[in-house]
Amino acid sequence: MKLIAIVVAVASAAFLALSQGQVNALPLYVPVSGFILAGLLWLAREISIFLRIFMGMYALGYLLVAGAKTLASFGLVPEALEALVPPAFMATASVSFAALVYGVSFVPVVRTITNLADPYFYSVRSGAENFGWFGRLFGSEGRVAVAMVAIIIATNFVQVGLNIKFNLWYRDLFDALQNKNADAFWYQIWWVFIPLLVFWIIFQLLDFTVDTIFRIRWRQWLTEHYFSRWLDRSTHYKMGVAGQNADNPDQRISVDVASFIASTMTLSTQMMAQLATLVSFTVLLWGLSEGFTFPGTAVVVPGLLVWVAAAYSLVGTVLTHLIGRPLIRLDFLQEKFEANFRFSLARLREYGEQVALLRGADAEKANLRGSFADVITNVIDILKRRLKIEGFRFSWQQMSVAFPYLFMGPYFFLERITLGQLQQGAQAFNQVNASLSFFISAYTTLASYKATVDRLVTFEEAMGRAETIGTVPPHIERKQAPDNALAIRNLKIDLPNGQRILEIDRLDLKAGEPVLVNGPSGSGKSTLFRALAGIWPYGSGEVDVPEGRTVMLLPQRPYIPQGNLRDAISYPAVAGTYDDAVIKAVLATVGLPALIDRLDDDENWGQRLSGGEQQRLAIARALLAKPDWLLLDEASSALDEKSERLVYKAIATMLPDTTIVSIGHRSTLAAFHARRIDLQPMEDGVSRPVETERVPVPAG
Ligand SMILES: Nc1ncnc2c1ncn2[C@@H]1O[C@H](COP(=O)(O)OP(=O)(O)OP(=O)(O)O)[C@@H](O)[C@H]1O
Repeated sequence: MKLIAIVVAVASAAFLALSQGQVNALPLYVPVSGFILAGLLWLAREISIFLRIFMGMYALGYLLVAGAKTLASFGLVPEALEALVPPAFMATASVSFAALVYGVSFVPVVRTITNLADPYFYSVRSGAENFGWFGRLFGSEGRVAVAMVAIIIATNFVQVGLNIKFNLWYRDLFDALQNKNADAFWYQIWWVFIPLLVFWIIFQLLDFTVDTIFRIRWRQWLTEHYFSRWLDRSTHYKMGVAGQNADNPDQRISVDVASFIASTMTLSTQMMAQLATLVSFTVLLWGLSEGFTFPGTAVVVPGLLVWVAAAYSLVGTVLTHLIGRPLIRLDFLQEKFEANFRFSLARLREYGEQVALLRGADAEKANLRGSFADVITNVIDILKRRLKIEGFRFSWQQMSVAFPYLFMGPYFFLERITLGQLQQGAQAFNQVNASLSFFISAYTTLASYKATVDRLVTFEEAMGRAETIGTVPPHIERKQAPDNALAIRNLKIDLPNGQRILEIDRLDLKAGEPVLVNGPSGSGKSTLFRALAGIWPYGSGEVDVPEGRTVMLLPQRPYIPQGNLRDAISYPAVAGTYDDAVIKAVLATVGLPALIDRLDDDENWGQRLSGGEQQRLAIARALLAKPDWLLLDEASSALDEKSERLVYKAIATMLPDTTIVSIGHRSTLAAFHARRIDLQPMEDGVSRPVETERVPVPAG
């Protein structure tokens, strides 16, 4: 940005020095506004990168227009191209647009949006990875993104320029008609309209292609950014435990990201194009209004047509705003209700068997009916509101077609304007009105955009809060210790509401000494394991874990991901980590020989396997992963005693270097552990380890 600011300042000085004294000298306001632009660009060093791209493109626009005008003042622009040089005021208009962008960068809601949008433009991933030679040209993907937005903005500018040329074409075409000049008419068709049309198509296609590629890649990046952040450091788990106010993260990551990107691009580029259209056509319309008197009087009003268009749009905008305001809240609610309904259905699929066994269909139907009723009631509210807005919008827009003719018609009959000017005026009036009423037509988009932005912001905030849980003292500190031991010092475990449930002053678990943790239900055994595994964020004290050693925890209800059986067994290792022969041997060891030939089968294994089979599968994972420490939280509770014994024996034989720590209620488990720790709730409601006993490890 600094460089662009310096270039603009130097160029403006050059324009000033060079063009003065020429016959067609550049108006003084052009270099002066150039200096202002340089100042703005300098100030804008710290604003959002997304907005800086827009400012940069306005700076480029300024340099092109002012540069071309300076060349023209020396007579250096070939005659054929002279018609393409925009008027000098466009250079200054670019400066005012840049000022506007700089100004809006301070508006809170714009800041919120750019905070969501900016990270992609800083992506350091290699551009070549996704964009081939184009990416290699710019280095990082972030820079490719900047270039693509710049191209999109440039194509939009060209389209506005072409629009102006079309407007002039209207005037000349209709004047040729009024004068019954066939040569001029055909010239306008073949040599003006057709070339304009070709350019128009080329730029439309370019805009469409770059815009589409950009949106797809941005969505890929942002989606990945969100689900990585959500999953990293157990943030998704902490958000659930802490009850963070961010319902349906799945919807935020899938639907909201997509619509945020679509609307950000549509609204920002449209706004920019509308602004450029507005300024250019306002100037045109102002020029056309010369000599127009206020209807019914002899009073000349400068720029009368501009004022009429402005008044027309203003009334429309205010009324639309009043009618459409409730849509923002309704759109927000709609997203939420849809997501709740989808989630209920997905959950039902997951727990189909339990619901069928409990004959819960009626209860589920009532539940689904309830959440779907929310969806429908809100849809109806939205439709009612939309009907009002659309009804108004359609009538207002349709009226705007005839309105300029109604207004300008009398001037034509008084022969103050030609037919071409009437046509040009009507077209310019509609362009000005369309730009001014951009807010009117974009109202529904803006409303749902605001809802989307809110949902992403609350999601980011919830993730931010969850990321800090358990990181500020007092918290459970997890230290890496050189000894191969798990040590607990002054550990206090709390619930999210601050209630203390467990206290352990000192506990040392040594390698090679299997430990059984007992205690009544609810005494905090699982929560202790969560703290040992480093995912429980509430409490204080210290947990020392052996440096460079692996700790694996098997919960009572194993998680079985979607996909084939091989992937389910290898989890959390990536598919292909283990040889099929090894997997098959392990399956036989844990008592699942029937699954040996089904490694490629893609089924819903979480529902297909019995509770005991799922636990065996989880133990098979541990046998494959060979952790240094294995924490078994009632991980074999669904097995019969004999199978449980076999499984424990298999662990002891196949993982001789692994230390196991188990939670279990069965007395038979004691035989596989050298030490027992009882967590007992005390009178103050806090559990403490009251009794530890050592027993000789049984052979075999
Ligand atoms: N995320 C949570 N939010 C609030 N309370 C929780 C949460 N997780 C656990 N608790 C509470 O903490 C207490 C201890 O739970 P924990 O699961 O550790 O007990 P446990 O000793 O393993 O029980 P069981 O033997 O029945 O499995 C319980 O009262 C439980 O309701």
